[in-house]
Amino acid sequence: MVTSERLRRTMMFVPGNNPGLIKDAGIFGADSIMFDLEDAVSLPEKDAARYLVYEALSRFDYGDAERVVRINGLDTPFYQNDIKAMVKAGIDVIRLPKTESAEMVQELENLVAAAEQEFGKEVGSTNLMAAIESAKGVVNANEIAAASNRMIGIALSAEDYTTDMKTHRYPDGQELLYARNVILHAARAAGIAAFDTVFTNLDDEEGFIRETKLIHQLGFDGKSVINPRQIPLVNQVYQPSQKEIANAQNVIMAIKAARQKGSGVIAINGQMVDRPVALRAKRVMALAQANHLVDQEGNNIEE
Ligand SMILES: CC(C)(COP(=O)(O)OP(=O)(O)OC[C@H]1O[C@@H](n2cnc3c(N)ncnc32)[C@H](O)[C@@H]1OP(=O)(O)O)[C@@H](O)C(=O)NCCC(=O)NCCSC(=O)C[C@@](O)(CC(=O)O)C(=O)O
Ligand SMILES: [Mg+2]
Repeated sequence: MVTSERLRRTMMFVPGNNPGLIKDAGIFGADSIMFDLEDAVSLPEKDAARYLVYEALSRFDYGDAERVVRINGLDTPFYQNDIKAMVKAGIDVIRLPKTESAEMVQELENLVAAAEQEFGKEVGSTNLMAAIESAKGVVNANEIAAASNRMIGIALSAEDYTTDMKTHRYPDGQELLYARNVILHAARAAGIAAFDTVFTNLDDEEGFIRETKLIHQLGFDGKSVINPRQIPLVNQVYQPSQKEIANAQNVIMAIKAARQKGSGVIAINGQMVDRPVALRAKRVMALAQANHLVDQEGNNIEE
């Protein structure tokens, strides 16, 4: 096995009130499927959507995809029922929208733990993540990221964030540069993942690829997407080149050889390989494996 780290290049929003989209959501190859009970669902449909997602989680097999649900915010009358139903259904990750403080994450954690106990689930088995959608959330990103050891990541939500900042989204993304960097640093400092926001113009493929290249360069683990068409585009940007794969294979082979000799110091062509180089090599191999370029052992797969 190349790595045990879960890749989260794409987290696809699936409106929780749409049975057709929910049923087939597993066939498009998203790393994570995010059932939405929040803003994609109108107020009168909240209870029906919760029931629909609960039933889907209990009936359908989404394969290797991680199953995430975006619950309603802590300022709504819906979140407590959302948490109970989703924990009961055995969801993998609960995403809290509009997160502004560590206390909000802790309130979520307490409710999740109570639901796990109530429904006979192992306490601690449900992971959490937080979406940051306001200036206050960005200012408190460090404490949010570190608020619970159930946290797997934090995400930028640019539609709400730009509204809060009294601006809107521009093609060059300058208005998001500060928030993206703050969120990335908070996530990395806490040892969790960082996810970029949605790109809402489905017909602007060029703009989507440009934005994905930018967030890949910055260091994001992946991106929230709203449509299956966006999944292969993200995977393509995150796909390592043949040269990167060959370098990573050399590093991993050198590590193996050094271990067999009982040596802790590794060099390739006279160049020392240190821990960051080894970690980067492992990530390159994980991405190559996800793109079906290498097998589980890290060997090239012939076309
Ligand atoms: C936009 C559109 C209506 C277009 O539909 P269309 O049907 O025209 O698209 P087509 O390309 O023709 O679909 C081809 C085939 O894929 C199927 N298919 C399409 N979409 C699918 C999908 N999502 N899941 C599974 N299946 C899908 C479809 O059924 C068809 O299947 P088939 O007929 O069998 O061929 C549709 O995509 C859609 O509803 N998207 C989700 C929108 C949503 O959730 N918004 C809320 C989250 S953002 C937010 O809240 C802001 C935020 O909070 C975000 C942050 O936090 O970052 C912030 O503040 O920024
Ligand atoms: Mg939002």
